[in-house]
Amino acid sequence: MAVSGFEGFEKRLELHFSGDDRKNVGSSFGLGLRLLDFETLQHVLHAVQCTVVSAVANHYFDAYVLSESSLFVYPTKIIIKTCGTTQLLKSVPPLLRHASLDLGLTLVFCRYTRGNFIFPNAQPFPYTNFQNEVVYLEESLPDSLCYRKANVMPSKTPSHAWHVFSASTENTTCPFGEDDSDGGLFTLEICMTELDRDLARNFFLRPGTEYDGDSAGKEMTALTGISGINPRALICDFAFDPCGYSMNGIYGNRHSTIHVTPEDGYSYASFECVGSVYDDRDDVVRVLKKVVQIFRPATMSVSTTCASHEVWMRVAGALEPLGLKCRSCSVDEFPASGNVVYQTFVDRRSKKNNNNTPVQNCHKVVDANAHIGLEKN
Ligand SMILES: C[S@+](CC[C@H](N)C(=O)[O-])C[C@H]1O[C@@H](n2cnc3c(N)ncnc32)[C@H](O)[C@@H]1O
Repeated sequence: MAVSGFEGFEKRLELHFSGDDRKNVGSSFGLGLRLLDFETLQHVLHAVQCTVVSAVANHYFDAYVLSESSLFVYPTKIIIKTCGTTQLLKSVPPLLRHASLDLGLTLVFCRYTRGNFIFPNAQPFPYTNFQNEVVYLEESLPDSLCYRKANVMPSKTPSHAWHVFSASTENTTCPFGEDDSDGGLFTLEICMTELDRDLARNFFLRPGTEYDGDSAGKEMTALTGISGINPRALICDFAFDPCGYSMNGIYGNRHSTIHVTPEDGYSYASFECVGSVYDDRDDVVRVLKKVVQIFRPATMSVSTTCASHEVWMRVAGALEPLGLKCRSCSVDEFPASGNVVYQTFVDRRSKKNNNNTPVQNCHKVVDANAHIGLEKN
């Protein structure tokens, strides 16, 4: 742990694979990457410097709560999200090697995202500088991922910016496309800072109680209302000692995940979920409302990755009636990712945010100078 405090902001890596072996990945019974044994995953996580603390699975995928956030393993997709001073990108070479040698799978798409670290100086190389992270990633990826782009999406809140790197092969279709077989999926990645102090206390263990991460996690899930975000989801949760909380929710072929660093001075929570553009339009609104009620952050950033534009508009529509005003919104397109829309919201009631700064309405703000890497070939 950093001397200054725990770094809540996660690094997130998403890798998609394809393969000819129908036995492994093609059929509805195919397990693909889920066939990687637990020892292999532990070996990969060892390189990242984290461990598995809890796990759950359904017909579609496996979800692991880690000592530093989460890992999701789908038949052709892996998502790893890690916080603190972990070395997330060190997972890339062993994952590519095991996917290829053990399962005959090849990488077709890679996406790496993160927010702004609260303690950037505590990060090890290459996470001290996004440009270095991009170079490190580019060197780890096969040449077949020839469409590559990196951008730091700006916000009017200087402590929040969204770092995105995406790479794909020539023939990869957008996994977030409207015509994709999963039904127009989108991903919401939410980062919240300066949580309401009283609400953050819910993520501390009660003094004097015997500590058990699983049962304390369950208690926090119920007490805070997290269990009500999607009551149909199977939840795997864990409470840390003396504070901190992580959960993965699994529902059909969709995951959700929450991580909380409740310590005053650097409090942080993240929420991520997958939805479909064909869901009830109000689903996103209901989910966002619950997330805001659970944490009441002073600042909230929402990154929406989706082929179409309607979801991010619903985000603003959901948050503004809750007292969060949209300060900035930037839009960019990435290879095989579709549109990434990055919006930041601030709580009107927070003294810090109540400084009469003119509010910028959500519209397209693309900072051309922010591009630090461009498509090649
Ligand atoms: C792993 S959790 C959630 C991480 C997530 N990225 C976040 O900050 O929202 C981090 C919280 O658990 C606490 N914690 C306690 N013991 C920990 C441990 N062994 N490893 C990681 N975090 C621990 C940290 O101080 C912090 O409050």
